[in-house]
Amino acid sequence: MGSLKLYFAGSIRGGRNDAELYARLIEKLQKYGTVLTEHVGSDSKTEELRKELEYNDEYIHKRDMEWLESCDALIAEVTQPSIGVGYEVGRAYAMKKLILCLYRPHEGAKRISAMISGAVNGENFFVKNYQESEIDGIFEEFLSKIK
Ligand SMILES: O=c1[nH]c(=O)n([C@H]2C[C@H](O)[C@@H](COP(=O)(O)O)O2)cc1CO
Repeated sequence: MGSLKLYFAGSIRGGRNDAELYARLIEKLQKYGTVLTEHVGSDSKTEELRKELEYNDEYIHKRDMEWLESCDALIAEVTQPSIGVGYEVGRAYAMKKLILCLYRPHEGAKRISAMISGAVNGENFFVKNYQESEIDGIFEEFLSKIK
């Protein structure tokens, strides 16, 4: 396992349609280091997410902002729109973090927000349209940016 600290963002209250995908992405990221937000991929029947759902919102916000401050990179799956994920991306951008937003174009998908696609700068903010089969190469290339 690598030594990076990675913050994975994915929809929770915005809808859990992609939760199993999040779990698979998190598992791949764990090859590179610690995923601080492993619960984002947890099934709601597991102890981990059940505990998460019982924390109060102020606690969750404070904890997540501390994790965000401490991370080497933010990886956000943005296909399922989520206010919380958008907020995390904006806060991370203000912190000048290295950011990758992943978007899966598919039939019925909402268009990606211009606040995300329009923020791409070729320096620390990247957006990738992808299919899951491409993800190994995408992570390898993105995480190689961290010296
Ligand atoms: O219980 C939670 N725990 C938690 O860590 N979050 C964070 C991590 C996710 O990337 C993001 C999801 O936001 P939302 O719930 O608005 O979809 O917010 C969000 C919630 C619930 O809003």
